[in-house]
Amino acid sequence: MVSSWAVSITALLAFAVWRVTRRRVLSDIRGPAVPSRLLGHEKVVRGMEQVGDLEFKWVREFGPTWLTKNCYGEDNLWTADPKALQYVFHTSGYRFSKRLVAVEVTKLFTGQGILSASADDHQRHRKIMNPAFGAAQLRTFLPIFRRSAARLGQKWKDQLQANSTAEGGVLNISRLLARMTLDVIGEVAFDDRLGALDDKENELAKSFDGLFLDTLLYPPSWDLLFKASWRFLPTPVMNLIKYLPTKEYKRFREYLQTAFRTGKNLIEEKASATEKGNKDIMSILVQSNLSEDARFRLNENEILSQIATLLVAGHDTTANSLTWLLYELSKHPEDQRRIRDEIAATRERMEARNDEDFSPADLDSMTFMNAAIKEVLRLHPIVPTLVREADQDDVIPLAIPIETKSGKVISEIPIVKGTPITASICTYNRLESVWGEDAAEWNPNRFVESRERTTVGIFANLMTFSAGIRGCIGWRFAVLEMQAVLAELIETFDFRFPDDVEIIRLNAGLMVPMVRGKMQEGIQIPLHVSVLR
Ligand code: HEM
Repeated sequence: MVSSWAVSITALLAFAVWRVTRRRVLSDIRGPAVPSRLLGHEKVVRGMEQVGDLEFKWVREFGPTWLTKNCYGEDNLWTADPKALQYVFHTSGYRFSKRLVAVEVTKLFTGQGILSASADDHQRHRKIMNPAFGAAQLRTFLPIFRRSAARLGQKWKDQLQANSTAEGGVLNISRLLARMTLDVIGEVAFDDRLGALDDKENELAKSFDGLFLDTLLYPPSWDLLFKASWRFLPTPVMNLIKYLPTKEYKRFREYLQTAFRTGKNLIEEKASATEKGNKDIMSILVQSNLSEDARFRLNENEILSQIATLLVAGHDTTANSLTWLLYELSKHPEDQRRIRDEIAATRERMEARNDEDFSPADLDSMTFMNAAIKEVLRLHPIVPTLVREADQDDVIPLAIPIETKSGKVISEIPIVKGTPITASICTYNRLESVWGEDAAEWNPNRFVESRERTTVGIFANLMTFSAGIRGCIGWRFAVLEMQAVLAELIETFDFRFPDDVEIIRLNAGLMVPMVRGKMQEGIQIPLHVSVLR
C-alpha cells in the first residue's frame, strides 16, 4: 500500500518537473521586449504599419523562431522555420487545432462551414467537398474564367472611355477584380449569375465591400482583451457574441444573413436540377444533404455555411493576389513584356491548331507567367499569419537551430498542451536561407531556375495556401483562375505604376493594399492602364 503511494507521488512529481522544464525551455526562447503586461505584443503586432515589418525585424534579431506575449501574459511561439511549419501544419495531422478566437470569429461570417469545423466535422466536410476541387473538374471551369476576364476587360475599357481617353487612364484595379472573382465563384460553384460586375448595387457584393476593413483592421485594445477572455467563457455565453451591437459584429451578421439568403435561393433553384454523380460544388452540397450515410451528410445549416465560406474564401483571396500581381508587373515593365511575348507565342501555336482559346496545358506551358504567379504568392501572401494550438505536449523540430537566452543552441522546442504557435507565413516566404539573398525582392526568375528547395506547403514550397489537411482546398482553382485572367489582361492592357503613389500592405484579416495618405478611400491600387487591343 505504502509503496503504491510512493510510486504515485514520485510519478506525479516527475510529471510536474517534466512540465516545468518544458515551460522553462519556452521562457528561455528569445524575443522582443514586452511593451505591455496586459496586452503583451498583440497591440503592436495588430497595429503594424505594414504587414510583416515587425516580423522581418525580429527574424533578423532572433532567427526564424522567437517568443512573444499575448494578452494577459500568455506565451506565443512564432516560427517561420520550414521544418517547424511542415511539422505543425502537415506531419501532425489534426494535433494542432485552430484557436478558439479564430474559430469563433470565422463562424461570425461563415457559420458552421469547413473553415471553422473541428477535427471530426472537418474530416467529413473535406471528404464531401474534395471531389469538386480535383484537377479534372477544374479544367471544365476554364472557359468561365476566360469569359469573365474578358468581361472585366470590357468594363475597364468602358471606364477608361468614360473617364479619360480610349487609350488609357488611371484605374483602381482592385475593385472590379474582386467583383469579377465573385461572379466567377457564383457561376463555377453555384451555376448562378450573381451579376456583381454589372450591378453596382448588387446586394451580395455590397455586403462584402469593406467587410474586413470595418471588422478586423486595427482592433482597439478593449477588443483584443475581450477576445482573449473568450476562452474563459462558457459556450452558451459564446453563442451570444454574434449579437453584440458593435460595428464589427453587425457587419459580420449582415454579411452572413445575405450569404445565407443567397444560398437558400440557390438551393431552391438548383436542388431539382442536380444529378447524382455530378461533381460540381452545388450538386455535391445538395446530394450530401440527401445522403443516408452520416459520414457523407451535411445538414442544411452546414450547406449554407459552405456557400458563405466559398463566397468569401473563393473570391477576395484570388482577387487580392491578382491585384498584387498587376502591381508588381506595373513596376517591372520588362517582366510584363516578357509575359506578353510568351502569351503571343502560345497564341500562335494555339491558332495553328485551330483552337479557339488557350487550354490548361497552354497556360501551364507559359513558364515565365507561372513563375510570376508563384513569385507574387511568395512576396505578397494574402494570409500573412496562421495560428494553431498544441492539443497535447509536443516537441517542435527546427531546420534552423536558434540560440536561447541562456546561450544554448537548440534544434527542438518542447512545448506543453495549449501553447499557441503563430506561423509567420510572410516571413517564411522571405527567408534568405530558403529563397536566396534577394528574398525580399521581386524576382520571378527564382522559379525559372531550378534550385533545390525545402518541401513545405501545397504549392511551390510556399506557405501561402497553408499546408496539410487544412490547407487551401481551392489552390488549384486559384492558380488556374490567376493564369486565365492574367493571360487575358496582359494581352489586352499595358499597366504602369503612377508617379507619387505609395502602396502600403495592411492586415485586415487578409493582407490588403491601400494608398499611403488615402486610407479613408479603402482598398485600392491605382494603375495607369492603356488599351493594347
Ligand atoms: C490566391 C488565392 C487563395 C489563397 C492565397 C488562399 C489561402 C488559403 C489559406 C492560407 C487557407 C488556410 C486557412 C486556415 O487554415 O485558416 C485556405 C483555406 C481554404 N480555402 Fe483558400 N486561398 C485562395 C483561394 C481559394 C479559392 C479560389 C477557394 C475556393 C474556390 C478557396 C477555398 C478555401 C477553403 C474552403 C478553405 C478551408 C479548407 C479547409 O479548412 O479544409 N481558397 N485558403
